[in-house]
Amino acid sequence: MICIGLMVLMRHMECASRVLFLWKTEAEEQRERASDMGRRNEALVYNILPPHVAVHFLGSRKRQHEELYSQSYAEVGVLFASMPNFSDFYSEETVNNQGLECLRFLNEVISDFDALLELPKFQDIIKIKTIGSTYMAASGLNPTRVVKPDDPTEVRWAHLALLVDFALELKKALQSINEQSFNHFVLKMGINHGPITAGVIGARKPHYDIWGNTVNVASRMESTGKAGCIQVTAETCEILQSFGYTFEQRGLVAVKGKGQLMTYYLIGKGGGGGVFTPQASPQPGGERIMETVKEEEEEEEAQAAADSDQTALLNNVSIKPISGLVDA
Ligand SMILES: Nc1ncnc2c1ncn2[C@@H]1O[C@H](COP(=O)(O)OP(=O)(O)OP(=O)(O)O)[C@@H](O)[C@H]1O
Repeated sequence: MICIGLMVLMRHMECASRVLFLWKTEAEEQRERASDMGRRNEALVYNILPPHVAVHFLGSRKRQHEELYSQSYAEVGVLFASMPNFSDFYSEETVNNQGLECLRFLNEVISDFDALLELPKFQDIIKIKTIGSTYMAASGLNPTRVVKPDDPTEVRWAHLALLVDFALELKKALQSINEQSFNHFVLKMGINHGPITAGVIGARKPHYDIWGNTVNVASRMESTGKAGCIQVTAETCEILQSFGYTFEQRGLVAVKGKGQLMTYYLIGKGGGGGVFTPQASPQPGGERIMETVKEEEEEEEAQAAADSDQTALLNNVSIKPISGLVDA
């Protein structure tokens, strides 16, 4: 009788320890899943927000959703880069899969632009967003950067020169995509510098953005610019000259809310610097960057490009699929 009782007790204990083991394993798996989810969420936050802003949001778990994050900066560079002939060829027709092929191409371009930001030399450039086919980026958005008013221009505005280098790399990247896909897209870019306010808008879908007159004028430098050129204000031109960039004067441009602004087109780097008119004083030895196409030639080219792009895009096999979009 005692033996039977002991056997029942042992059996019961064995069952209990098995159940306990299963519970423990399940709890362990749940903990693993939760920390994996946490890591993914963290990676996502780092992807959508600049690192220092991500740190701010992930730092305090008790942070209120409604709490506004904002930060003012005195010296920032802002770049707008658009593909003016992109909207010309975008259409939703059967031949281009209701516009999907155009989006594939745009995705390829923007992804290649994003990839440039991975380069260590561009780590201080932050992508703000894309607006249609326009790429918006900024430099100098680093709250830990300490700048003294008497620091030389070369120190204070090194990030602005870097933004110009980045703009030139965007041009090269687009050119390389053009060569692979038999397209002829060109970038129209505008750069400005000055104070801005940065902030994160939205709680569930947070978006980091920058605002201020500096941003408005940068956008105007792009919208009033010329395809293939980088247009800057006189003040930005002056700073960039000390980094060896050369410019040609464009003339007075009517900028909404600002009146007539004297603007300049970037020509290149090296060769002694200075503002000059290329026709009057050709650049000796300096790398020539600006495309000096005449307005009419440019329009014709853009039209021809738009026509051939339709065909080229449809024949293009090197384009990466748009994740999510294709699956949707
Ligand atoms: N954070 C931003 N993101 C994208 N574009 C911006 C941003 N801030 C300003 N801009 C753009 O800068 C341009 C100039 O802005 P501004 O406030 O001078 O004129 P606006 O009256 O708002 O613009 P519009 O005349 O184009 O309607 C606008 O086209 C605006 O879209």
